[in-house]
Amino acid sequence: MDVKAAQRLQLSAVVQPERFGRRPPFSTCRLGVSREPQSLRVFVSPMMMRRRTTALEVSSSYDNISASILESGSVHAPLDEELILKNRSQETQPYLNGRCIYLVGMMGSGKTTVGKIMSQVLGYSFCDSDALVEEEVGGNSVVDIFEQHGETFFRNKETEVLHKLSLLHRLVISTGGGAVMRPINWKYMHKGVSVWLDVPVEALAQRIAAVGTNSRPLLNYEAGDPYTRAFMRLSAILKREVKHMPMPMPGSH
Ligand SMILES: Nc1ncnc2c1ncn2[C@@H]1O[C@H](COP(=O)(O)OP(=O)(O)O)[C@@H](O)[C@H]1O
Ligand SMILES: O=C(O)C1=C[C@@H](OP(=O)(O)O)[C@@H](O)[C@H](O)C1
Repeated sequence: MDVKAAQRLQLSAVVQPERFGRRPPFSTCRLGVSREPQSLRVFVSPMMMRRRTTALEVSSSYDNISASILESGSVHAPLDEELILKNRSQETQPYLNGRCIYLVGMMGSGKTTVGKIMSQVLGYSFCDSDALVEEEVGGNSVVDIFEQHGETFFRNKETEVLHKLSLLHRLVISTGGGAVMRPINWKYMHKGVSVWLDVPVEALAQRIAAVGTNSRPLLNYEAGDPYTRAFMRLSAILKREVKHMPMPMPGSH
């Protein structure tokens, strides 16, 4: 089913689970982007293949991306970083069997940026759950939804969207940063592969400060300079959200 259908959330085709084999326990991996080399551990489901853990060295730096590129919103990560991501995506493809990839992580962790690159490599469609929520609520922005209906309403709509997406396949889904806080959302995301973009809060604050906090109602309160404002709020939110992130499967590395 193509992304237009997904975006209309008209579920004309329910994916037959047997087409993709048993649904293994969900697998997740961490992708940290920071100044130090990060090891990216990719866990693939034991149900589909012999258990395989690949420790891959992923080193990258965001120092050498000029602020202007970041602000353009169409960041072209340095060739090495984008190439690494494309290669890792291709390595993951045989294990996916068409299942969706859910990118989870804090605001600014790169879910949209990474998601678009991954979807191209995998021949998947890209979906942004925030955009689908906005569509569900008549095109109102996330900021307007928070202002007019409140956070709980937004979270309920987000859960509805994730439920509908869980019936589709061949999608890379950029989730909203807060999606991890609801167990029911994990029930839906478990039907695919969740990928945690685990980025240091300092980097998150730098990125958010570069693009501004106008589109992120939960960051838009603190007084002070954009970096401090973003850092303070992100640090508070991180404490709340990190508790909901899954630990790697025991024995999987
Ligand atoms: N790996 C990266 N290195 C540096 N900047 C990045 C990286 N990934 C994303 N960004 C920048 O960070 C900001 C947030 O990225 P985005 O993909 O929108 O994050 P999310 O969807 O998780 O909120 C954007 O300005 C983007 O250009
Ligand atoms: O962390 C959160 O609670 C939120 C993150 C946002 O998505 P991004 O992570 O794409 O900014 C958006 O869903 C909303 O502002 C709430």
